Amino acid sequence: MPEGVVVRSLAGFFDVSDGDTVRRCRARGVFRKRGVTVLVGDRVTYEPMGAAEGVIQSVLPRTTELIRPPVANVDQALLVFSLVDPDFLPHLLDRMLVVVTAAGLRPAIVITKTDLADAKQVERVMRVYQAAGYDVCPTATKAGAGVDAVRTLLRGRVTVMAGPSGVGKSTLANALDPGLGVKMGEVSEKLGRGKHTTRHVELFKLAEDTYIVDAPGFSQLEIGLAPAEVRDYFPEFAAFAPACPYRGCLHMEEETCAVKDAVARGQIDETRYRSYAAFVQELREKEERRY
Ligand SMILES: Nc1nc2c(ncn2[C@@H]2O[C@H](COP(=O)(O)OP(=O)(O)OP(=O)(O)O)[C@@H](O)[C@H]2O)c(=O)[nH]1
Ligand SMILES: [Zn+2]
Repeated sequence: MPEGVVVRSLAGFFDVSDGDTVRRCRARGVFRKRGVTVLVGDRVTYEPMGAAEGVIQSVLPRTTELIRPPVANVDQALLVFSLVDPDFLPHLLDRMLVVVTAAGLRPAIVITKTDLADAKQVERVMRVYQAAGYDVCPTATKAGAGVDAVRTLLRGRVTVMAGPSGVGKSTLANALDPGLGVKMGEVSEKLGRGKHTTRHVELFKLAEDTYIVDAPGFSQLEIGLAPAEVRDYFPEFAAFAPACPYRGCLHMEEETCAVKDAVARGQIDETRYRSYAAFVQELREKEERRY
């Protein structure tokens, strides 16, 4: 039976792409009874019907599953941030890094509008995040700089693109594929006006096995972790944590702590550490409210 990828869902129908053609499919009637859901991004088998239609027969196991936007099998999150116009929001970036990594996605950072920023600031931000182990791609999309590097990051992957309003996501999407930003914008506009009760999500094909999905509203994300788990999502702590005298040191109230020492010496970025401490605090408060 042929296999394809669900690229769009609309009112009970699913558009399934097999690479060359897209078929409008229904799900088998029995799915509802068995509680099987079909998400955009799902790999499915389908029974073709005529030239342009079909019936989805089975949903293949998912590698990842996002709830907002509801999309399956996303490999990577492209977190798009500018440093000026709008100003850099490090805590939001740090939050998104934790959330997408916890969801099983590979994070990559795009810094936009480097033509507007001070070169030293660009360098500093890049250094901080590269030291933490992340891919960072600086771009000045309007001048065409960095677009090929982003294209390379995307190749062969399904990528969700997210970032604050106005950072240049549509401009970047248009630079990757003329008109793509416009198409993605139409999706978010419909969402913004609340016309669709079910969230409209769509995979846009950039190249063979390469898809991009827009994630409006992706930024207000809750961290679904226990306080102690957040530690593991700050990779730059790992080099220092073994020297903490307390086993299981949270690098918070502990009096002697190798991670806090590294922050004081400037070996770990202070803003990153402050994000970490704020997340732990937030999760502790959430736990307290629960009891
Ligand atoms: N100087 C400069 N301006 C840019 C660059 N990229 C985008 N812009 C401008 O930034 C503004 C916002 O760009 P968009 O691409 O609409 O931003 P967006 O992230 O899609 O915004 P939302 O749709 O609100 O999420 C526009 O005026 C763009 O022309 C860049 O590389 N350099
Ligand atoms: Zn410690």
